[in-house]
Amino acid sequence: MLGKIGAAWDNTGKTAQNAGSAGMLGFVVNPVAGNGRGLLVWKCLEKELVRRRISFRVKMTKKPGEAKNLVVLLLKKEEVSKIIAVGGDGTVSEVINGIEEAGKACPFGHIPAGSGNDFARGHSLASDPVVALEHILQDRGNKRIDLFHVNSQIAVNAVGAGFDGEVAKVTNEAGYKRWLNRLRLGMVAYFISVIRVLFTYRPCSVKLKVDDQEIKLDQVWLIAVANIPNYGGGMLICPNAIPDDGKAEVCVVCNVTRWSLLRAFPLIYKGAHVSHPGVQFFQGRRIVIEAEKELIVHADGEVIAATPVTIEVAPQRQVIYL
Ligand SMILES: Nc1ncnc2c1ncn2[C@@H]1O[C@H](COP(=O)(O)OP(=O)(O)OP(=O)(O)O)[C@@H](O)[C@H]1O
Repeated sequence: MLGKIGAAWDNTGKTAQNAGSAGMLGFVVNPVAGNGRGLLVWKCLEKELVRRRISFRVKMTKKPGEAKNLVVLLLKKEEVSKIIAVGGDGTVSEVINGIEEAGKACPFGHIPAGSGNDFARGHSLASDPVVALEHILQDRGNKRIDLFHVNSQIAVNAVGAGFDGEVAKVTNEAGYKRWLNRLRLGMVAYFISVIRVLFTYRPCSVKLKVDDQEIKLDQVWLIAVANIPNYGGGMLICPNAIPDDGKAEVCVVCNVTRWSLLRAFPLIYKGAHVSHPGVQFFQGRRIVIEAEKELIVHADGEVIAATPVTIEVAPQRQVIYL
């Protein structure tokens, strides 16, 4: 029976007694996020929830891509009133895709436990798990954020095509990602991939449509479409991106030599690339990217497609706790 006294369990079948007066919280935990930090953070949260007799349901992911289906289960089969993702940006993205898939509006909370945590940085969420939980419980601040529809899925933070998609692919396939993450050096893994791709990537011509504007671009390295400034675990690719303005911020890097791109790369960590002559920005609600060759496209760091691709802003689509 749910309500005041409820039994909480994870998908390994364990149960724990809890009680609480607020609505039922539904947690989706990625135990391997942040190289095991996900599980440690959850243990700490679980203790706090039990101590305060708060009703909850929890589902642990056992494999990549599972979070989405677990959210659908929580929303369709349980009486959860808030969905909370414990993990990194991959988990945030999968969980919000799950809320969309379930077709039931539900406010979203996030307790950061990943390696990059761009979503948490972009929305200035508390990094301490218990403080972040407290903010969600108190419901004292929330906002509606835009989401991006890209093909049949949702992107929460950003979509990237070209150099960027290639870097996402190389990083996700790389053996060094795992052991560098273990040393809490996820950014180094990303940087190694950037250097590797930098020496092999061939820029090409792109036709970019931003709402009614059609822009022809030559020698394009990358196109990043962002909802928040934070990107790739520490970069500020679109420093002026605002997550609730109904618009996507587009950053294009083109007409630069390999050498000049390499020299300019560190600027992106402070958002100082904005005045570089090879960088342009656009803003719009519907972005279409067509290229002379197929460019790899990532959504929130996961490779999802190749060009041509259309990104449409769903304005203020999701309520998030701050
Ligand atoms: N039990 C599991 N075993 C292996 N992979 C998993 C498991 N559960 C989830 N995953 C996958 O782990 C990947 C990484 O998760 P997540 O993004 O949350 O953490 P992170 O990569 O450490 O953090 P960030 O994205 O913020 O850098 C996701 O693609 C997710 O699908």
